[in-house]
Amino acid sequence: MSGEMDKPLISRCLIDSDGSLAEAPSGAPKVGILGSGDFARSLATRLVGSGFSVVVGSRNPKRTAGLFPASVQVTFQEEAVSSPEVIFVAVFREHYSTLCSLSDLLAGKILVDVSNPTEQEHLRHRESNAEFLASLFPTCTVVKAFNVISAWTLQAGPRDGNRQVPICSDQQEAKHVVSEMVRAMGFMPVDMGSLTSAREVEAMPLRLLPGWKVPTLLALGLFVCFYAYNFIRDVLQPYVQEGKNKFYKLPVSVVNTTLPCVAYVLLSLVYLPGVLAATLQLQWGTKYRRFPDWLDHWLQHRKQIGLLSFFCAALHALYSFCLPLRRSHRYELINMAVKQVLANKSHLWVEEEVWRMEIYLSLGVLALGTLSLLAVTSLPSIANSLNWREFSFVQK
Ligand SMILES: NC(=O)C1=CN([C@@H]2O[C@H](COP(=O)(O)OP(=O)(O)OC[C@H]3O[C@@H](n4cnc5c(N)ncnc54)[C@H](OP(=O)(O)O)[C@@H]3O)[C@@H](O)[C@H]2O)C=CC1
Ligand SMILES: [Fe+3]
Repeated sequence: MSGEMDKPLISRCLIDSDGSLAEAPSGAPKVGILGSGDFARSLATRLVGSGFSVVVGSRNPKRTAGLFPASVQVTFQEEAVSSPEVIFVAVFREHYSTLCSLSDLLAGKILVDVSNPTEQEHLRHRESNAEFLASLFPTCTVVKAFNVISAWTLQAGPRDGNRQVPICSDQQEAKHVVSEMVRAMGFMPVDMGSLTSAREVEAMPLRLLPGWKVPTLLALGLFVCFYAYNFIRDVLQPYVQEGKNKFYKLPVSVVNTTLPCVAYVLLSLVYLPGVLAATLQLQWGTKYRRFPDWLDHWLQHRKQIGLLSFFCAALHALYSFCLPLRRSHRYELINMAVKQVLANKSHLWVEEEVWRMEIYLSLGVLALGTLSLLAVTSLPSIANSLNWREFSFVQK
């Protein structure tokens, strides 16, 4: 596993002494790319770095040739597609039809569709981009791949979270060829089945922060409810009953009372589904039965709910640290001091305040210590994942 992660973006033997990409070895498999945009450039660079010979087909090769590594051949579309067996189509869907003049030259070849629709396009077209491409080129085999990988990731190289490349096609052999290329480039192919899955694969990059929507709405809902309750209890009730104006409490005090309530409820919602699941299993007498959908979803969202709970608790700690900075707090202290002087007491000591600050400080120091310890112990693995050879001494 680590071998693949360690794979440098550009292998040493392909770099010239001046740092540019050298000519690919003569026996290197040839790959074609249609289009000369951002994605085509990153893809070409990575393919050359992985030992492939690359030919790019452009409508205007003279204008675009300078943007590619010297070892990449940039030529007209007709010439570029004539010899390679695998051709990447790095062109937007609306321009697919302009490639139809190449259909005779492309017959029998593998076309890799890397395109991503926008949200509107995805909703507008019932048919995926890859299926549309396949309908335009019935004599070719279309493989959907690489759409989840950004041009930037292609250049920077794969990292843990974004190494997977979902692949789908109706032809097993073509899928195998592209999967091998994906591996050679340091990524990990994931078989998504036939080309009908392309719509699902194309929807993947559209999902922003999957799994966070419901937990975030839940946390917001809880916050609003608890805030309303605390507002009525701490501000509205004293105003109505005693005529006291405590509206200054709204931005800090009421928020700070609300945050731990939300954190506690969210934390309990992390553990509750586990208890419910266990109860169901005991009741059924088996663990080989699917949970109801609502419980399944709840179980899957525990991590996000837990992190939001931690976020609220951390905010509460921060707000609590800031409480003594408020002007209202200073007035309270002065009032208290004056009362003490008037009552002829010489010693000003607010037990609760003293304890509160002592505990917060001690918790703060503990948290800081734990964080530094975590940072020191995880430094080798961070250095490893970033491929910083200079940090290797830390591992000894
Ligand atoms: N950029 C990214 O990070 C990612 C992009 N993709 C996909 O890759 C594809 C290309 O994206 P990207 O490189 O960013 O886009 P660009 O706009 O940078 O490039 C598109 C290229 O299409 C070519 N092209 C061919 N025919 C036409 C035509 N009729 N009109 C206009 N252009 C044409 C052009 O090359 P020429 O002028 O040389 O013919 C142009 O450079 C898209 O389908 C996109 O969804 C997928 C994942 C990530
Ligand atoms: Fe507290």
